[in-house]
Amino acid sequence: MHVVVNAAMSADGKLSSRRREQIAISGEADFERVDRLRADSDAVVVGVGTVLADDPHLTVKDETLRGQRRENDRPANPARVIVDSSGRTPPDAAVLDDAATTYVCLSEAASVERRAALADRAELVTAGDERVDLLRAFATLQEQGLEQLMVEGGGELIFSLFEAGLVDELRVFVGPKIIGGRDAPTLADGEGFVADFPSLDLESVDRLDDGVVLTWRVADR
Ligand SMILES: NC(=O)C1=CN([C@@H]2O[C@H](COP(=O)(O)OP(=O)(O)OC[C@H]3O[C@@H](n4cnc5c(N)ncnc54)[C@H](O)[C@@H]3O)[C@@H](O)[C@H]2O)C=CC1
Ligand SMILES: Nc1nc(O)c(N)c(N[C@@H]2O[C@H](COP(=O)(O)O)[C@@H](O)[C@H]2O)n1
Repeated sequence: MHVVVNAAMSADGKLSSRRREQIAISGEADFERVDRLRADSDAVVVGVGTVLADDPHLTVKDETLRGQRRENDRPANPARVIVDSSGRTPPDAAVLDDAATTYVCLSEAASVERRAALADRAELVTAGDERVDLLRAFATLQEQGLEQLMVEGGGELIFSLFEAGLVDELRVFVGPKIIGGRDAPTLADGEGFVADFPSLDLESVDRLDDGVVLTWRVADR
């Protein structure tokens, strides 16, 4: 399995404002880059915080890219994966429509009622007691044939994936905005590291729109 984390952050490292509203940090060229990355992936992964904040669709927007996937005997869109301990994903969320297969990764803490509300719209994967055990959940996704994973956020999930040692590559668009705010989500939130900080090897720096795309490989820990 290969896991790429991709996100757009402001020049001061924020993914969105303190109101957790989605902000256009990147421009058209970056959305096209993200669309190509989605098209190259078997699945696009987000945390439930992102679903609740943005109601994203997580599909490939360019018809030509969807057509190329079909020509290669792949579904038009990659699968979608939501990491959602207690099953808070709203049943009418855009990510649960029939444009692609959606997996919801739950923990044992998800109630029977929440599972029933999601079961006819998504494949349910259970791993972990209170929170989703990401190592186990990703192993199950791999058993389903999902090898190339693209993680789009948010900051809580991205931190946990680094903590679990599951990230192979980090691609960040750094955009020309200051968002500020101590409570605004950053690229990696969660508890934060105090030692054994994951190290990154810089692979490329590319100017795009009025920002820059940084591509890093995660060094072995
Ligand atoms: N600029 C960008 O590229 C992006 C920005 N965003 C922004 O990020 C914000 C949402 O991010 P967050 O609130 O951090 O939520 P998140 O999307 O990272 O989801 C976190 C939630 O996932 C669940 N979860 C279950 N097991 C977990 C585990 N082992 N580790 C971590 N989480 C686990 C928990 O319910 C947790 O609250 C929104 O404001 C959204 O707009 C989100 C994606 C991309
Ligand atoms: N690449 C990028 N640039 C930004 O400026 C953004 N705010 C985001 N956000 C991500 O895009 C998702 C929306 O996906 P759909 O268009 O609904 O398919 C959103 O949830 C964030 O993951 N990305």
